[in-house]
Amino acid sequence: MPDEYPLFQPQDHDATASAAFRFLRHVNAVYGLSLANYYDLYKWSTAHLDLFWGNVWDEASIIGDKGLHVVDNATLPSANPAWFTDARVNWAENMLHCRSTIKIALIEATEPTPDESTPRLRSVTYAQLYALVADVVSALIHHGVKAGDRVASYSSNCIENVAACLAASAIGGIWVSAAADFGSTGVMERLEQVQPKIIFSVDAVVYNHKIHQHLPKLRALLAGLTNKIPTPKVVIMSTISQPDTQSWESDWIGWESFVKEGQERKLGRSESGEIEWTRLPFDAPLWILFSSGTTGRPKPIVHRAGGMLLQAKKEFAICGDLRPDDVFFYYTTTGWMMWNFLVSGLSIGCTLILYDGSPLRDVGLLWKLVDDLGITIFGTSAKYLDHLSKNYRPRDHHRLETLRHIYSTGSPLAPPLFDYVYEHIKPNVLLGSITGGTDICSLFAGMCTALPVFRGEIQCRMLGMAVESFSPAGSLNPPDEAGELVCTRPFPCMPLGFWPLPGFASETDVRAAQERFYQSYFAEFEDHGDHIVITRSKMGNGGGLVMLGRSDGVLNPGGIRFGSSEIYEVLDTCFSSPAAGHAIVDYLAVGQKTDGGADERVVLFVKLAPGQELSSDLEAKMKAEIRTRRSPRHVPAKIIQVSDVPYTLNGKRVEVLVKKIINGAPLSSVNPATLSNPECLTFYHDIGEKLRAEYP
Ligand SMILES: CC(=O)CC(=O)O
Repeated sequence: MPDEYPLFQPQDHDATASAAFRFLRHVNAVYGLSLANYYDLYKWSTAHLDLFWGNVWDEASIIGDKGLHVVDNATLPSANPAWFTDARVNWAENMLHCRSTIKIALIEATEPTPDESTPRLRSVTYAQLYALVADVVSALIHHGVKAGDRVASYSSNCIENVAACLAASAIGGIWVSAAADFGSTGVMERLEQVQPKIIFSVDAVVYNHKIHQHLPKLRALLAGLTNKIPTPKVVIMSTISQPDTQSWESDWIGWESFVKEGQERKLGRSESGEIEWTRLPFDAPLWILFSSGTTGRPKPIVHRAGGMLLQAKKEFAICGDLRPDDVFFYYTTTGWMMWNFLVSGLSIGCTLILYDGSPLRDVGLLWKLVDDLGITIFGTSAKYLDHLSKNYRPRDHHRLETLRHIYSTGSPLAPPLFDYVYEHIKPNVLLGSITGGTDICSLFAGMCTALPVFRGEIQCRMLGMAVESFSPAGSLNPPDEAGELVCTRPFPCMPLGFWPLPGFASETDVRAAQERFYQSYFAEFEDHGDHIVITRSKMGNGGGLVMLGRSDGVLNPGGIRFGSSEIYEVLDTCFSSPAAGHAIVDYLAVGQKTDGGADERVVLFVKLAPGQELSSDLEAKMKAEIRTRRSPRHVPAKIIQVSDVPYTLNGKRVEVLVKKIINGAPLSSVNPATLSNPECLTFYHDIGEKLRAEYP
């Protein structure tokens, strides 16, 4: 269990001056209450959904028409109700409310090419971004894009991509993004489902200090879409070098010309040049994100504009206390929801850092950016921090004076990494381990400037998110007991459904999407698929949250259920640290069915440092540490050396898929386009046959 003493706590003054406490005082004043701490506010927020979300709208200064309705507070827990039914809002209008000619909105930093020694930087002020978006709005309209049309991107994390997203939303278009590092087959599986009218693509990217030409991938994508969907318009963005238009198809158009077309036509703007925002209902679709779908076609999850806006404002302005003078960085590609999360930071008026390239080829690069650009909020993944912890101590090389918060997500942040951050990055920083998912494109639990940080724990459940731990039988668990993450009350950014929505395709296709959606989220209780513990409430936090892994990856030998992270944590502490000689580089634990499926045994796969062999001595040491630090039940029945551990394109370890494969699922059930290293699965398939032969 996590330690009792906080690794970080806000000074008394900071806690009560925090945005969460300001909101609490507002609620007390308006409703004559005496809520005293975060937990009181949290309970109120999940009990009075209508009052809470209505006040978030007001306090976060949402631009738009709120109307009178918020939600029917008595709605059954399992429902996905309508919110703000008479509101009218435009997401992009709220992102571009700052019009400063001085304040920098975006700084793009690209990993150095072989000819460069430092990242290449470009920036735009809020006023310049507004002007660019206005031109792109006009160009989109000129090319026939209208509200409800899908606008796709196959791009790097560049300024143009943000502008295209904002412009699409300004006219009610629906943004669909795939990262440039995705293979064309995976992108085709996404885009054929949503049929975009236009695709923005880069022509090259830099990764690992090399320039990678992107047009061959774009061509393969377009060839794959031919005859499946109406041909989309293609706009090429050249961010690395001058465009080589000679090599383009004749109907492709360059970004510069596209913007110029918009500038000349001035469509979708008033006489004075203001963008004529298309304010739509709260539930109007904003973007479509895809589940990683390792075994089938990725699921196109549709998010509502109003919900995304309100949720981001709550997370940033109230819980995270982000301010306009923050310089906000998140290491993400454009294909991960953390890109959408980052871009929503414009609603606060922050400066956003868009980094594109490898985060680790030069381990100091991102930390140098913190000093050079004055980054205050540094977001990354647990996987990055894990790699970094084995190679680098940022505090020894960089001042990091501006840094206020570090966020981590993607997989559980193991307790030793909390120690690493506080010892080797910065002692007085708010380490916000955050969790949510693509299906809500936001957070269930995460950061709060009014609360302390406890080792191994996510600080709190976010306001308005009625997150509980449930037993497999469906009853509420007491604190400190592991169970399923269930959100028992609705919230305004629950997904609208899977694409196609009603009105966008035949009734049969819409019904099929609705059925797939229902089966994915509502058939049982609203179980999010995460195995968690909510700890006892400490210092008014209402309990921190510990992520134990995916629920379908939960290990269950002899009826004792535990998350794979309990084994990983021992490996991290004892075998992956510099002191342990970095013996273990990566790992993956799954359950193999035994006794005809009645029981299971734990199989642990380990990737060792180059040139190392799994000796019986190392195996015995691992088992001994796991037994001592956990329990005899946790000790793997088998430890097997592997050359690679499979990951999704967004860097998530795919335990569930490996579990299925070693239990007999055929390799043909895997969708290789969703993985970054599908080739390694053959090994798991072959070893699975041997394991099953031992235990038929
Ligand atoms: C916030 C998140 O939960 C992000 C992710 O892990 O995909």
